[in-house]
Amino acid sequence: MARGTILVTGGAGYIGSHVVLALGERGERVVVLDDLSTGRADAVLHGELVVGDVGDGALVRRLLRTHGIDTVMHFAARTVVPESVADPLKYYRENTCATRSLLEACAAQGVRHFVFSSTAAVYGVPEGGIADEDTPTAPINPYGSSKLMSEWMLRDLAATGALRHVTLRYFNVAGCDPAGRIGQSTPEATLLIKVACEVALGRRPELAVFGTDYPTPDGTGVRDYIHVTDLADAHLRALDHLRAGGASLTLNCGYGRGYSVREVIAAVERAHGAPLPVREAPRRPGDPPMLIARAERIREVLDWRPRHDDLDTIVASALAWERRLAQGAR
Ligand SMILES: NC(=O)c1ccc[n+]([C@@H]2O[C@H](COP(=O)([O-])OP(=O)(O)OC[C@H]3O[C@@H](n4cnc5c(N)ncnc54)[C@H](O)[C@@H]3O)[C@@H](O)[C@H]2O)c1
Ligand SMILES: O=c1ccn([C@@H]2O[C@H](COP(=O)(O)OP(=O)(O)O[C@H]3O[C@H](CO)[C@@H](O)[C@H](O)[C@H]3O)[C@@H](O)[C@H]2O)c(=O)[nH]1
Repeated sequence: MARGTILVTGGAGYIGSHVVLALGERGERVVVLDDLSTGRADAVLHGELVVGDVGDGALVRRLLRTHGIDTVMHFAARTVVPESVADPLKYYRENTCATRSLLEACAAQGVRHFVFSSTAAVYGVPEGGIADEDTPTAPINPYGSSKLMSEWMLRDLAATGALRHVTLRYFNVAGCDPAGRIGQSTPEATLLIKVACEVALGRRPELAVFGTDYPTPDGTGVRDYIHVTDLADAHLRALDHLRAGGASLTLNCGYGRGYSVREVIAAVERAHGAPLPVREAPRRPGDPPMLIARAERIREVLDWRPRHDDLDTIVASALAWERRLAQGAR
């Protein structure tokens, strides 16, 4: 069967740009729709970039029609948990309402396949800090709620037979293209590994450890960090699954192992070769203590085989990219 063109929303952002690169390496036809609010045009190394809002229904319908798009990969979103606590309606507008508008356009134009960037934040505080795909969803911050509502809309639309979807619930994504072509360039980043690398290179004065009294082995927050290149591969496999006529799926994307904030700091110090200036700070609003994937299902169903499952590898690639940024790369 002929491969249709893929619309990648948010393809100029951190994760989206890595997936666009992987699609390009496979010779897929790609159109990126991104408003460049946190993404960068020069991170799009393949396909055509259209600058615009994913919530603009008329624009999306026109793109779907004129490019003959049969698959949408939807990354565009606001992604910062504490910001969602401070400004929840922004998250319901930019994540939930924009996704509703996108889905409406997809249904109207006959898009058949949809790959959705969801999040471990839909689980809230799962028992024991570990979640499989059947763990009840109970988000504890508006970011997680905004994404869960999007999941529900997608599920319900798929139930009408309009399209099939793979919903990928990412745990904590980190690291950069091992070949150093693109990386994480988010301005005013808040993600731990990115911030720690900026501190290592002197771009920030210190690293705040948000919470040292959690019920975790060393008192700091524990997360399951997954390399962005392995995550990009999961997207290609999701696409192949849908093209082969596979059923709609919801899958965790993680390695099934947790690292504390202190363990991440130690890994950055190993890669950097010097201690980081660290300050203990209060808990950050909206943060769960521990979030680790049970991630067997994606291996079984998509035959996903991660190749970068190692915290030191992840951190080394993030630090290498940060050095390039410091030298003026994108
Ligand atoms: N980074 C993580 O650890 C993580 C974990 C779980 C889920 N996710 C999800 O993955 C997706 C990508 O996240 P990221 O880390 O690459 O973030 P990012 O901010 O780097 O990428 C988001 C991209 O979407 C664009 N965008 C935002 N709003 C838009 C709009 N209304 N119209 C068009 N473009 C818009 C931005 O300019 C940016 O390029 C998001 O949906 C996020 O919720 C990320
Ligand atoms: O400067 C910092 C930044 C983070 N942390 C801690 O590090 C851990 C990880 O935080 P962060 O890297 O900000 O990621 P999360 O808040 O876990 O959220 C990310 O991971 C979620 C999936 O688990 C995604 O959905 C979100 O988009 C993404 O922001 C948490 O315990 C934070 O409190 C610090 O101590 N200091």
